[in-house]
Amino acid sequence: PCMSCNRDLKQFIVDDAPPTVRYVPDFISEDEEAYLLQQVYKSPKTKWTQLSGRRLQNWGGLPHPKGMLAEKLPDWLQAYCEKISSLGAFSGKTANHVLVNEYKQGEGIMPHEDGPLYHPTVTTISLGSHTLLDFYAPISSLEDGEDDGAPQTEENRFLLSLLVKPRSLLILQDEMYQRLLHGIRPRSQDTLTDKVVNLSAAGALQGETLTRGTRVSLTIRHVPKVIKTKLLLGRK
Ligand SMILES: O=C(O)CCC(=O)C(=O)O
Ligand SMILES: [Fe+2]
Repeated sequence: PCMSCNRDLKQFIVDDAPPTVRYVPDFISEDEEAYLLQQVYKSPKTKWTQLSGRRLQNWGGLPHPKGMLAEKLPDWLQAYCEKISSLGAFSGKTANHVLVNEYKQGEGIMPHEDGPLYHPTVTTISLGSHTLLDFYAPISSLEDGEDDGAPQTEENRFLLSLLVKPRSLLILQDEMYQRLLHGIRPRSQDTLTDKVVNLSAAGALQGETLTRGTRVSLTIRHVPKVIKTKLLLGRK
């Protein structure tokens, strides 16, 4: 059963984070999780791109400043794009792009911004394992005079973490999407500190240590600027 359907997304707002984080626990069932993992792993080997510290499947086309040459999503991803979009996450538009990331235990992703090619909302379904998603202030976000001359290390730009459990849906918008950077530290275990701002929503306790397994995430977004194949090729 879908916990969030027919419910207002407002109740899922994480109050202790900058605007705007929504965390929906058990957005999908264990059966749906197993089904999605099965679909991810039965995709052709050639769909995977190996990166340092993770591997990746790109679905829907490659976002580009001039527009994305849209590719039809497979039905199993289209269904979840529609389900999430129907909650209003993309202001009435339907998500058309999905990144599948696979992190083995101990792997992660460097702090980064997702950039301007997407509608400023990122939604993530997590499968298989929890992780901690870490957020960082942008480099030199200090106001004039606030800079004490100390070098801006990753450590002192770190602001907070979100605990994302398997089967959860995370929706990031506004400052959390537009201004802050996000990343995942390459760790095998996470000890939950007071910097994890959604502990109660995620059903966890401060001081707990969680061991990571292999996590597969579906990063579901809307790319507004799309090129239609036939126009690009100049066909009639
Ligand atoms: O795995 C995640 O939840 C984050 C993935 C991510 O940040 C990205 O692909 O841009
Ligand atoms: Fe990202």
